[in-house]
Amino acid sequence: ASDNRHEVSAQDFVNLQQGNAIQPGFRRAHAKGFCVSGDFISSGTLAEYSSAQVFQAGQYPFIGRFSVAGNNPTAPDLKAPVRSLALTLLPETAEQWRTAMNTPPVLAVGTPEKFYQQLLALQNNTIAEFFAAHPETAAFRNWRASYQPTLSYATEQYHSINAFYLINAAGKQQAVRWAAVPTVGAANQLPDPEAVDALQQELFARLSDGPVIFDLVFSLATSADDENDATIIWPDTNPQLIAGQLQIKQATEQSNGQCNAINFDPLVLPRGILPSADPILRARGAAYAESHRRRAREVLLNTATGAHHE
Ligand code: HEM
Repeated sequence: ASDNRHEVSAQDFVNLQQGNAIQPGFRRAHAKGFCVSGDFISSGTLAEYSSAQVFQAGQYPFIGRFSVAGNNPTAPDLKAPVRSLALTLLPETAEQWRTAMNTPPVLAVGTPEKFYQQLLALQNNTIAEFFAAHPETAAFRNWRASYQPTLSYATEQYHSINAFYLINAAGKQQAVRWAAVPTVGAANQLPDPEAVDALQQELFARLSDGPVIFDLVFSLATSADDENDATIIWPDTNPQLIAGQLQIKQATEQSNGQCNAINFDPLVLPRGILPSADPILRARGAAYAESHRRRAREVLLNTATGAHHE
């Protein structure tokens, strides 16, 4: 299943992502990270678009995780091309909402088969040829050319990339994407720029001075946008609504943090939010489950080296 003519399975993805040096007990992607928690202060602005409890004005707890892309749980924070923020809002309820967001606002390609080919090209050092052969990668390449990584997790933007629908009480649907947008300017300095955990140290130090705050900003699709194609950036002129503020208050090493056992499956959605038909989103649901199944099993069998689940 490693070419464009066949469907790529979740097992194919996770086999490729984990590579040959399996890290028992760890995520097969975004292995390096740590847990955070805090409260989402919902403004109520999205209540007319969605019946989800999190969009009714109020304060709702979340468990989250900052991470860097890749399968290496000890990778140097500053070397990773992608940084991430995953959240589970209302974790104790049936209304929970999970989202896993990355720094790029778009994907290079729009199907699981091509995404698999892209991962292969990265591993084989043929990514330049891959990009040249796939014109739909243009928006991603433009973003990458202008992106300047900051010195803090607190000063990055994290994007849903894939689109979803908000469903209101009358059953009306609105296609959206969302992003966690920083509320503070570019970071100044790292406690220890040489440290493998440089960004983690910076965030832990920052939290000792008070919460780290992001606006949760929703971009509404217009009839000109295709919600099933994550290779295209939606115009800035689309309506942008601030659903509320994510206030991150605590951080914990992932080995003893609540986030570690969570599968931040982007298809775990409350009433009032539905997935789009973007095929990448479906592939993500399956692959995250497969990775979670493998690491949970390793923990159960006690073959994990560094990760612990309750
Ligand atoms: C077909 C495309 C993709 C595949 C196959 C894939 C695969 C995976 C896998 C296997 C995991 C580990 C799950 C676990 O063990 O808990 C993971 C984690 C993650 N992925 Fe993806 N991914 C894809 C696309 C994306 C996209 C588009 C985004 C961003 C919008 C994203 C963001 C993340 C994040 C943030 C995590 C870490 C979540 C955490 O902290 O636990 N992924 N991905």
